[in-house]
Amino acid sequence: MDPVDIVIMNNDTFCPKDFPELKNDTFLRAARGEETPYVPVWCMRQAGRYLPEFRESRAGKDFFETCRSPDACCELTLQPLRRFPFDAAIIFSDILVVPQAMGMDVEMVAGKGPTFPDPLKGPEDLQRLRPKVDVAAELGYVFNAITLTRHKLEGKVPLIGFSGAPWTLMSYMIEGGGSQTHSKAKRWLYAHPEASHKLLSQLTDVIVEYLLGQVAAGAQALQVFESHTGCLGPAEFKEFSLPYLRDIARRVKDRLKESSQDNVPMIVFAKDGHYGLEDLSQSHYDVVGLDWTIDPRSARERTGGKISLQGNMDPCALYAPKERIGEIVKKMLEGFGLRGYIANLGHGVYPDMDPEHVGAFVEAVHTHSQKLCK
Ligand SMILES: Cc1c2[nH]c(c1CCC(=O)O)Cc1[nH]c(c(CCC(=O)O)c1C)Cc1[nH]c(c(CCC(=O)O)c1C)Cc1[nH]c(c(C)c1CCC(=O)O)C2
Repeated sequence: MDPVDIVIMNNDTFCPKDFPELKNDTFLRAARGEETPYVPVWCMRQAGRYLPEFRESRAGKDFFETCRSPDACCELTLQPLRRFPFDAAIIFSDILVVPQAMGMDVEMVAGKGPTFPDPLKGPEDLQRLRPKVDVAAELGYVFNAITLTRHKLEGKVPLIGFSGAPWTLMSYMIEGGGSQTHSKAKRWLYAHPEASHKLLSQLTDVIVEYLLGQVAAGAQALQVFESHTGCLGPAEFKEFSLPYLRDIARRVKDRLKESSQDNVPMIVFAKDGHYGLEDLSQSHYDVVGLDWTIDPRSARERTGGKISLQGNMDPCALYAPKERIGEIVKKMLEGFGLRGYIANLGHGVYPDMDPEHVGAFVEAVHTHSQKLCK
């Protein structure tokens, strides 16, 4: 038996079987390019500090401690769904749990964001990483959170699992936190290309196991976040990001097939990677997530109408009056068309946004698309 199963089977709440029947499959249908009665919608960072109940639950608690508590992750995942009729839930966690599983320390510093006290400085530091990661042992807490949340969702909407992509995680591991230029991490690409590929491959191996573990635990779709695409040029993207993104999707899909598990839709979100849109649309993902710098019509043209698209309202449009949000949404729906489309923001909700405006966004997507679908 797989170690994941053993961890999970010891506790009924964490048994990834007998999940409640799914009542709203609009998001999954759109991801597969099937017809839907309306356009499904969810928001990146829908569980976040813009919600007073989120701030209350998180108050005084360490961020990664919270990530390690399945009960807390489940509660935070469900909070936005109690307020708004989102068509999908995304498990509360963070992309930086993967570097932690590989042996690195990461802290969430208030006012500063994620911080690695001892980032990778040069290729010799790769020795500090665990050569073989026992994903079930290191990240079983995420799998437990997913299983628990799948039960507690009561089949209301599908649950999305996620991971950071190799380049984005590599850049955090080297920069040690957020960065304007990413020059420490980019230095590796130009000065240490071999070591860069070694690290990217190591990350890819862990990410594949991690995503498969999430599906085994109950995730019904997967999103891969390549949040730091924007600091790469097209050539570096083709060498250091795209091959690993493709490898992840191909390996996850092959392994699900081999083990006769259900295929799950996979979404790739390469923020600011407009130059790579054609390539991304042919990289084994079912859905390409878009930031707001891409025009919906041109995104459809450039992806040949073959895959589903997700996005891409500027999160800052949520600062507009509600009626204006409705107009922006209507334009966005007309631009993308209604088939093979999942409405979302072009990046996460910011902490100072008004929950009522998030509600207005969700309602506008549902109302306008319902009218247009008739
Ligand atoms: C780059 C990245 C990270 N984390 C993530 C990304 C990729 C997406 C993106 O491009 O934003 C992914 C992520 N982080 C979080 C989720 C949960 C699910 C959801 O979207 O609702 C997801 C999908 C929770 C979180 N992760 C974090 C928060 C806010 C901090 C808190 O809850 O205390 C949440 C809700 C912390 C975090 N974690 C990270 C950052 C940059 C921050 C913000 C730091 C800050 O603003 O102070 C790393």
